[in-house]
Amino acid sequence: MAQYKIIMVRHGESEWNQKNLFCGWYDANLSEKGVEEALAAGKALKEAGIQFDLAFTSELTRAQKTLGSILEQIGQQDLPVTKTWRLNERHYGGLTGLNKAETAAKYGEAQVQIWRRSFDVPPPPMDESNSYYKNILEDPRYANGPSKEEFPMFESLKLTIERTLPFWNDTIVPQIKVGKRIIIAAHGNSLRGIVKHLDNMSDEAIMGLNLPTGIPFVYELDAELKPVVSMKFLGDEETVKKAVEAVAAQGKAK
Ligand SMILES: O=C(O)[C@@H](COP(=O)(O)O)OP(=O)(O)O
Repeated sequence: MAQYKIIMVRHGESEWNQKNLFCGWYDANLSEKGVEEALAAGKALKEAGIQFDLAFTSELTRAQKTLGSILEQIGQQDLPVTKTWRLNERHYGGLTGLNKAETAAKYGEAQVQIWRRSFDVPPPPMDESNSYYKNILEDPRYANGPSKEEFPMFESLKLTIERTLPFWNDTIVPQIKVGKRIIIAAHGNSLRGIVKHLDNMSDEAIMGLNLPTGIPFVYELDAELKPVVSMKFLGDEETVKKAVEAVAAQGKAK
C-alpha cells in the first residue's frame, strides 16, 4: 500500500539543451521554451492540487529556476529550498561544451551513446584546455563543497549515483519517512540515478531511460520505500513520449 508520495522534475529546456551541447556542471540558463515548460510544470501540479513541505534542488540555475517557477504557480514561493551539488547534473568532463550531434559525427553515434548512457564508462576528463574549466572549478557556489578531493573532473552515471545517493539516503529519506511532502527539481542524469535506485533497475535497463525536460513525475512508495507507482508523468502520454524520443535523438549525427 502506498504510504508516501514524492515528485521529481527535470528542469525545463536549458539554452545548452536547445543548442544540443553537453552541459553537465556548466550553469546554462533556461531557454524561452524551458521557461514555458517550467510554467506548465507548475500549472500541472496546481491542477493536481499538489503542495509540498520541502523542496530540494541542485546548485545550478536551470534547476533552481524551474523549481522557483513551480513554487510560484502553486503559491508556495516561501517554501524552504535546500540546494546541493549532490543533485547537480553528472559532470560531463571533457565533453562539456561540445555539440552532441557533431561529437557523434566525429566519434560515431555508438561512442556518443556510450558516453551519454552507459552505466560506468565515464566521459574523458575535463582539463585546463576545456574553455569551461575555470568557470566551473572556481565557481564560488562550490566554496562549501564539494571539497577539492571530491570535485569531479568527469562522471559516469555510476559516479554520479555515488555522490547523489548519500544525500538521498541521509537527507531526503528521513524527511519522507516523517511524512514530509517533497519535490526534487534536478537533472536528466542525477534523477536517472535516483530512479535507478528506487526502481532497482539493472545497469543495462537504466541505459534505455531518457527523462524529458519540465514534466513532473510522481512516485508512490510503500513503508519500505518500494515503489507502488513508478514514474507517473503529469502530462499526456503522447507529449511525454515525444519529449523522451527527442532527448534520445540528441546523440544522433543528423
Ligand atoms: O548535461 C547535459 O547535457 C544534460 C543531459 O544530457 P544527456 O545525458 O541527456 O546527453 O543535462 P541536463 O540538461 O539534464 O542538466
